[in-house]
Amino acid sequence: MMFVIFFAVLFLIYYYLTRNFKHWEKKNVPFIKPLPFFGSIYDGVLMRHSIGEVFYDLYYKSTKPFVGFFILDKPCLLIRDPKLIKKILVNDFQYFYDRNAVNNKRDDPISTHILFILKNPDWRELRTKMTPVFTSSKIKIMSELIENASHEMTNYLNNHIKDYNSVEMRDVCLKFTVDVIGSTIFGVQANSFKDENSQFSSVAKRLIDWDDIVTAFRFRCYLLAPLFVNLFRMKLFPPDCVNFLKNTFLDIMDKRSVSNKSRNDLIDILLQMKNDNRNFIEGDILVSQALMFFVAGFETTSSTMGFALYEFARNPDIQDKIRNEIKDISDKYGDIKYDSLKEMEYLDMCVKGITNYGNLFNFFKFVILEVLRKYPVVPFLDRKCNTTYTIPDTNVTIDKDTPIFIPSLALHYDPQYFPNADIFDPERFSSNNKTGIDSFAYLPFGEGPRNCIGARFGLLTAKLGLVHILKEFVVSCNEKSNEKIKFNPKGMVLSALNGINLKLSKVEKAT
Ligand code: HEM
Repeated sequence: MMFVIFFAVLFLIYYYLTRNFKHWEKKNVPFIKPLPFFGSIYDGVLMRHSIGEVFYDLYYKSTKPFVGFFILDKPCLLIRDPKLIKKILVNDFQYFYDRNAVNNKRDDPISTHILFILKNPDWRELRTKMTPVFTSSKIKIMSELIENASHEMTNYLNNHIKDYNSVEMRDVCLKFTVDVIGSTIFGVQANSFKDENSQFSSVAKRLIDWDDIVTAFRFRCYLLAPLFVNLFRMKLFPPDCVNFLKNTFLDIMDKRSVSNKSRNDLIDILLQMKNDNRNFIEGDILVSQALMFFVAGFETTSSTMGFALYEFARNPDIQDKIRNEIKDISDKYGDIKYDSLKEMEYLDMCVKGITNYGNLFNFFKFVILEVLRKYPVVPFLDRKCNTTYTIPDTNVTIDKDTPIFIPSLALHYDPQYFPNADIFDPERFSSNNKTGIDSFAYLPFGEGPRNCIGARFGLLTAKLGLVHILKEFVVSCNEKSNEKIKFNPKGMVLSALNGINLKLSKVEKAT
């Protein structure tokens, strides 16, 4: 009898987990065959591949404009065709305004209000309120604080490195971006370089520690398996880290409002908005945004810097060319600051090739674009189909609530859009060549109304940080440098497994 019950239960579980597996077949949509329980993302569930690489693999299993697949038992759609991607992200955005991540109001109110997770109509209202935080004039004001953090970093590299043959640069970049975010968002000196046990640094590391199986599991569940989030009443971030950031932020906000001292950071901007009574947000929603800027800002930017340094080490000619460009700009205009970076981009856009100086600087811009092509730190985009949608020029309908994924990493390596994609070649983005690039096959910051709100701030931070490193140091490979970067299989974003270890030498010694 027990035997029969056991098999009956097993059959019911099997039936439940496979009940949707005919979904795409019924709709006549090509699909990747699923396995019970795992769906089509076997390597992702077992954490053998990062999620970005899982979508990369799925992309190359098809040649069609879109392909069905399954996350556990849930039917999802992977979009391969840039024209359709444009429709989803931009033209038909009204059908796809939300992401898939769980909105867990009951157990996790702070992460629910994070712009990244928030659902419409709350998302649209908050996005409108937060957009003024990142205007050019506000970023320019904050650039002074980024400059200060850059000096802390070079001071650390000059005076506190014991062995220049082996420096873990991802960690250095992480300290730098934590200092930047601490200073520009929270209005505090995070002191990551001065104090090895700085509380900000350790909180940052714990918030997104991809080596930690619990963190990896939590993030996967929030994005891929809402059932577990509700079942286990999960929170996205460790509560003690959230409390630390919340208390710090509110405390500084209170002190600042009575002292009237300004620091040109986010708190000043928010207080100004409050005084003007314009578009103001309060309470937990406010704290959520500070938390979001912290989380979204430090990891993405520091990883981009780390990947850039790795490519500079592997491509010494490119590194020399950038250093010459930096020297030319410094000789002509003094220290490189926001204005020189901004001015050059502006010159490039308005008057192509007006001076050698502009051309030279533009090279660095192409380099960063190429770094983001090879290493889109956020390696996929996701949206949810909010209302039944018919795919243009087909009779395929996507049901409401179907998760949609856009595999940026895979698109960035597709030879039809980027020939010789494994080669680091900034010239792809030069004025002569960039017209050939399909902008919906290149998505490091996403696209459309829900694109990255901090893109310019992140880019400025990464560029200033890299300029300061390259001005003083030559980076090169050492025996620990891998031929190719391996990504942490537990990561939700692209993160170099075991960091980025490089050799550093002082510029004057090398020339
Ligand atoms: C190099 C650095 C960065 C990269 C590569 C990056 C990339 C991305 C990508 C791909 C998205 C998804 C866009 C989409 O779905 O269309 C995103 C969203 C977002 N990013 Fe960034 N990001 C970076 C830096 C930052 C910084 C510095 C901040 C804030 C200080 C930030 C805040 C956000 C927020 C709030 C969203 C969600 C926007 C929304 O849903 O309305 N990011 N980012």
